[in-house]
Amino acid sequence: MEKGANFLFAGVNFNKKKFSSDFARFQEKKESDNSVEGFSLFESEKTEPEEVKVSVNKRKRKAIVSESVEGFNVFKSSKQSAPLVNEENVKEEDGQTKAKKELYRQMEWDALFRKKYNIHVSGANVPSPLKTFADLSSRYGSKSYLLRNLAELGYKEPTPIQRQAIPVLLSDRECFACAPTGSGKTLAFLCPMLMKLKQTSKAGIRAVILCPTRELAAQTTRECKKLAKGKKFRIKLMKKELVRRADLSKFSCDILISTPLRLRLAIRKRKIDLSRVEYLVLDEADKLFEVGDLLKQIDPVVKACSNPSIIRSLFSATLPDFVEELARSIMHDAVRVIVGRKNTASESIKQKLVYAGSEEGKLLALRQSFAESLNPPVLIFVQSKERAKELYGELAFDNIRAGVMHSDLSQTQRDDAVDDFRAGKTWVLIATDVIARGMDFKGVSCVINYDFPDSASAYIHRIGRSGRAGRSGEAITFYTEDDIPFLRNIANVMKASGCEVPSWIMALPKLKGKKHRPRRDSISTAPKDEKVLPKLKGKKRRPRRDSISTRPKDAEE
Ligand SMILES: Nc1ncnc2c1ncn2[C@@H]1O[C@H](COP(=O)(O)OP(=O)(O)OP(=O)(O)O)[C@@H](O)[C@H]1O
Repeated sequence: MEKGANFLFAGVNFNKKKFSSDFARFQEKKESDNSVEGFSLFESEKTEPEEVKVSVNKRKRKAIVSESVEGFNVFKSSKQSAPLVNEENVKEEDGQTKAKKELYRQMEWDALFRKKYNIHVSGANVPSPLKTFADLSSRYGSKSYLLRNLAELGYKEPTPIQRQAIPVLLSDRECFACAPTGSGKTLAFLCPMLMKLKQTSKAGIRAVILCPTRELAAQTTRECKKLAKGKKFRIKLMKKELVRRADLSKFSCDILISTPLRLRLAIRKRKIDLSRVEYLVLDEADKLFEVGDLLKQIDPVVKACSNPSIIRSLFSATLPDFVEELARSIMHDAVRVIVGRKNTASESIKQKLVYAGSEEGKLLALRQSFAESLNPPVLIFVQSKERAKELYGELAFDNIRAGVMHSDLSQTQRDDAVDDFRAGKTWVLIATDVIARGMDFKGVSCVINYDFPDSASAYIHRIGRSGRAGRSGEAITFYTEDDIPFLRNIANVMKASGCEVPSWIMALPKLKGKKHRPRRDSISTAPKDEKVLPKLKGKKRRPRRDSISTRPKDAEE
């Protein structure tokens, strides 16, 4: 499909010569949109006349047109175009008006459809959302293998992010997408990538997907292979062994999935050639753009992908403003797609805050909740690998089938921990934030933030390991006296997704931009002065404990 103004009229028999004045109006609009160094795209939510191809049931259309869509941003730009559909002009200019009317109806139809699915778009000429997966073949000529694989995977209809991001990418537009955790973003970038690559080729490395962790890169590779089943695409995960190869300058594959660190090493030491990459996806983009190691690692990768016609896309469930700014500096004519409200948690997760007072209180609260209602699989997040080891050691006393996952483990141990949890061999997985993003453990019924998350976005991603693909989930967050000043950030997220939050928390002073990683006492129920643990045989351990209360001592309602 063509880009720019031509794309606007794809699928419509529109005489550009005859209606040159109208055509010019659309062109002028588009040029002025792009004139402010690419920034205007994102400043206000705008939608321009869009692709017209779908024939909508007339009666339905009438109903739709007469329905008022209050506050829906698309109509702001519809107002700007109002002279085009002025009733009197419509009567006078018949042929010309027909095409305009069709265009306008399509815009309204798209707007209502987006409203229904809570999709918000910005950018010029945003393509119509997908109604069904069948649109992939009727509108974009997808091969039958893809529809077959989607059906085999049990995907009956596209999720909201898939409805909008797939047509954007299939129209050769760069894309900037934010949708809740577990809402199918992976398919939203894999599907158009496979369709665009069409078939395998030895023309270098054709597409790159960057993920912040090895586990996520491996999971994305598996998903990609499932979706490509029946086609001979060469889909490669950048493993350690591959990076060790002496010379990668001649290495080629259709899709390469990697962490930024491994790909940077391959560029620097093994001369891997990314100059022919046609598609670059930055998954969990805000994590990749986080100032620090990852940002340093993606910079040389983005630069090495020097193909001028490259299509880049950014996906995440959280999109802080600084990431939008950074993205604007690298993307051209991008479309921004937001599903729901930016930076909110999935609404299918029941969220709860539990006051545990002290570190010791947390262990008690955890044991109590396990005793009362352990509904595996449960994922427990802690602040550091040291604490993951400590908590794992504690739960070993409790006859609970637990596993542990942190960055001190070997790759095989990390893989085993994830596989055992997925297979139900372990019921509880204690982990650091290394698996907080992107990991798709389908059945996780509950996430416990044993240690308070260091930011609102960390919270959103952690709890997003439950409640995926429309399932319900539960998230419990323990907090101690030390965490109280940071409660409000999390409470805001909870409130935005419809959970109840005590008013005293909402009245706490606002804290901005600070990461919360306090020094915490070690996780142990052993008395503090006990240096060497005596060997105990058959003795029950019942230490004196502070009482468990769900409210801080000085909290006011
Ligand atoms: N159209 C669909 N219909 C039903 N299930 C789907 C569909 N698309 C994806 N899924 C399933 O939804 C789950 C979540 O998808 P995915 O991992 O892509 O979410 P995500 O939005 O990337 O989440 P996160 O932000 O946590 O990375 C997966 O198990 C996937 O198989």
